[in-house]
Amino acid sequence: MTISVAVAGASGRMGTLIQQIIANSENLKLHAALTSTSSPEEMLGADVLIDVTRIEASEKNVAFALEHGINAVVGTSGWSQERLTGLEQRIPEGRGVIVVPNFSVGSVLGTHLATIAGKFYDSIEILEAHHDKKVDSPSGTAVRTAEAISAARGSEPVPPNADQRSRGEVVAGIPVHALRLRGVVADQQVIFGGTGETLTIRHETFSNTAYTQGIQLALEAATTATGLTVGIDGLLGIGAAA
Ligand SMILES: NC(=O)C1=CN([C@@H]2O[C@H](COP(=O)(O)OP(=O)(O)OC[C@H]3O[C@@H](n4cnc5c(N)ncnc54)[C@H](OP(=O)(O)O)[C@@H]3O)[C@@H](O)[C@H]2O)C=CC1
Ligand SMILES: O=C(O)C1=N[C@H](C(=O)O)C[C@H](O)C1
Repeated sequence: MTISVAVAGASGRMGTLIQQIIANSENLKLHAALTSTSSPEEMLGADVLIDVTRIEASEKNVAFALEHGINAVVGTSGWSQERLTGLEQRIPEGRGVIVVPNFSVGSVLGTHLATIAGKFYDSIEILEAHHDKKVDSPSGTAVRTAEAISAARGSEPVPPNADQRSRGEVVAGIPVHALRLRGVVADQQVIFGGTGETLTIRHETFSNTAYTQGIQLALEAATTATGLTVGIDGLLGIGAAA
């Protein structure tokens, strides 16, 4: 079966990569390439929408797709837990959306390992670095990682004293520090402090091609997805942390 895909954010870094993946795939074909000046109607008739835009546009694109019977894959960052909860309630019966904070296999594994380690430490911080063209901070991956660590622990670590400056943005009790630098693609370190030791779980992305496998998996799964799925953990066979 050939899956026809509408790409929103087609003129961007991720949109360009996704069109290359579609062109190289035997079971994917491009239905429409949408940019900020496109009408959402261009996605009509697609089997799946994949959205890699900005959060405001992403919310509108996903709503339009669902209204018109199109399942969606979302790579855009900024889908907070509050937005995800709202989205889940709006997905019609029989339709599905897969929101993927990070398509890279190594990043998914890094976050999974961090949820295991988080139960053994009360002192946890995240340091993420991205290219200087990234418009959002902290990264969607860092937010998801902090939320997943606290959920797996069953409690949020005690955040730093609010009187201190330069301690990052606290997400689910975990300070997140963001760097935006030329020369970097994406890099995340989750640092755990214990008695006389630290543990660092680090994932480095050197090329956007790291997202290829996850994008393919998500597009193939989206045609039959129902309800809300967050992340590609299940598609990779990674279960909930023990
Ligand atoms: N999940 C993951 O693994 C990854 C997620 N991302 C996320 O994907 C998103 C895109 O990243 P990237 O490709 O680097 O960004 P770019 O800035 O390179 O591209 C953004 C794209 O979105 C479009 N766009 C911007 N504003 C709007 C709007 N208001 N309405 C419709 N379209 C709009 C742009 O169109 P135009 O050219 O017309 O302005 C462009 O096509 C970001 O949120 C980023 O964090 C990035 C990498 C990996
Ligand atoms: O904008 C990016 O580049 C990335 N965005 C995503 C995020 O915000 O986590 C995924 C990855 O880190 C690259």
